[in-house]
Amino acid sequence: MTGIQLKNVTKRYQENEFETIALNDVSLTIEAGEFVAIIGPSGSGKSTFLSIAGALLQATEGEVFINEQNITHLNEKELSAVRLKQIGFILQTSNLIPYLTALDQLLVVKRMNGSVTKEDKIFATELLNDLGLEKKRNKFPNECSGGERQRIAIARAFMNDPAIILADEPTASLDTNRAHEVVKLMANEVKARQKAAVMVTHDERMLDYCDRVYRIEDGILKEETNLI
Ligand SMILES: Nc1ncnc2c1ncn2[C@@H]1O[C@H](COP(=O)(O)OP(=O)(O)OP(=O)(O)O)[C@@H](O)[C@H]1O
Repeated sequence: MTGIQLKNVTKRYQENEFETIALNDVSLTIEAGEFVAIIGPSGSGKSTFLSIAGALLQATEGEVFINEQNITHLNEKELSAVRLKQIGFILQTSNLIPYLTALDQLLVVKRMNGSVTKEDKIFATELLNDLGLEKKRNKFPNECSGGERQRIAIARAFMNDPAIILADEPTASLDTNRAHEVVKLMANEVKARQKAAVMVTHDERMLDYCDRVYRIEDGILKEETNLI
């Protein structure tokens, strides 16, 4: 199986005598090329889900597999390598570096891993082109619109050719037209490059672009069957 698999994952937070069950026996498999949405009210467990899927947080119970590698019991150094190589994160705001051009925002990911080759530059340019950013290649974030900045962030998430793409409310800072444009391009890229992708969203208008939709409530994940 290429992609991500959560098997009976439970996450408990303990604060003094209080216990919160943020995820309650969650099982989910997302294969390469699938784009899945997770919706749910505030405090339902969405961030906890993304943190565990993104190797940022460990489950209390259950197991997580990325491309068949069981990451459940890895140490911090190994988890950090998984994050760098296997996971592309897209956040609510683009979090671009103000003094880097669009192209360099992508290449910095490679610099963190070693050196930048000619092939890396070609790949970064191809990603920017795919996301409709040919004219923005040498522009700085303050010379781009909010939608363009978010598209640069999406291209950056694909730069390391990760197995998994995790997006946390990627349209939160965008108006409707830009939100549609951004999620559509993201969905195209997920399909074209065969990534397993999860998008947490409050924005039900974006669900049409997803293959499956799950609702999470009080840490319990269920597939929505009547939305699409
Ligand atoms: N570090 C923590 N310590 C204790 N409880 C926590 C911690 N992080 C989250 N929780 C609790 O776990 C539950 C799920 O939180 P989580 O942040 O995953 O929800 P969410 O769906 O992402 O919410 P939102 O949409 O508001 O961001 C909530 O009850 C929250 O208060």
